[in-house]
Amino acid sequence: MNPLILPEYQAVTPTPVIVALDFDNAESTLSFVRQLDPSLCQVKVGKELFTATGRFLVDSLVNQGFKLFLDLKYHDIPNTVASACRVAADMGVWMVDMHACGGRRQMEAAVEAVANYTHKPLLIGVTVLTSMDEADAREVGITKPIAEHVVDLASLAKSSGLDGVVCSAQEAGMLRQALGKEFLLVTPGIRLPNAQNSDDQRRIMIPQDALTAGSSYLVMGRPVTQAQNPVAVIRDVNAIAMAMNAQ
Ligand SMILES: O=c1ccn([C@@H]2O[C@H](COP(=O)(O)O)[C@@H](O)[C@H]2O)c(=O)[nH]1
Repeated sequence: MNPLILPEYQAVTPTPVIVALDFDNAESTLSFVRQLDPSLCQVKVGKELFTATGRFLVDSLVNQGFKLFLDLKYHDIPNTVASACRVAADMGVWMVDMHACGGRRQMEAAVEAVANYTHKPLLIGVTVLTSMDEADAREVGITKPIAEHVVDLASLAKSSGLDGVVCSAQEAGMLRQALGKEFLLVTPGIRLPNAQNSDDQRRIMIPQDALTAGSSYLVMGRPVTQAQNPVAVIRDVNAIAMAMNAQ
């Protein structure tokens, strides 16, 4: 057993991969998704695709059996976020997120809104976007180092009743120490070891290191959708996760 990987971190089976379906129309998305399978990966619908297609595509993907992360990063007054989370729950999504900096009352309202659903979506708080570096953070008034600010926001999210946070895998080890084994760490900003650049992402990590650090789920967009063989990329990450579990 790898001493860095506690059993609870191994519970994400059969796959820790969430593929970000960042397309601008239904046809391209459905054509891409045809090569996937709900046992291979989860899928994420974000602002671009949702703006283009609305709930039509969400319904289609949920009906195909995919666990769907609705990544609309709600940030609004408590009543509005709670109501949006209720609609997301009605749509059958598996995971939905909101900005943790929307505050305790926003997050608690969301928790209460979905509490009585049999298939309650996982509620996730966004900490600091993985596209931001220290200079970006200073410009928007974050005075602490990003890692400290992320721990503060994640602690607030946990004590408000959320199931986990979006953060960089660079903060995963620290968050595992601070918040324990059960709290979900959903980490975008994943880049493959052979990546030529990190695009607009700033706090990145390769899949193996992200899993070792304690990431629960790896959000992967361009490294999968722009790959020559997307399924092979996902299978490689799944194989790393399986191998770590077997150690
Ligand atoms: O902090 C965050 C929160 C969300 N994202 C989303 O994840 C994917 C990442 O896509 P890549 O192509 O792998 O960079 C994208 O949909 C973002 O909206 C994030 O990157 N960082």
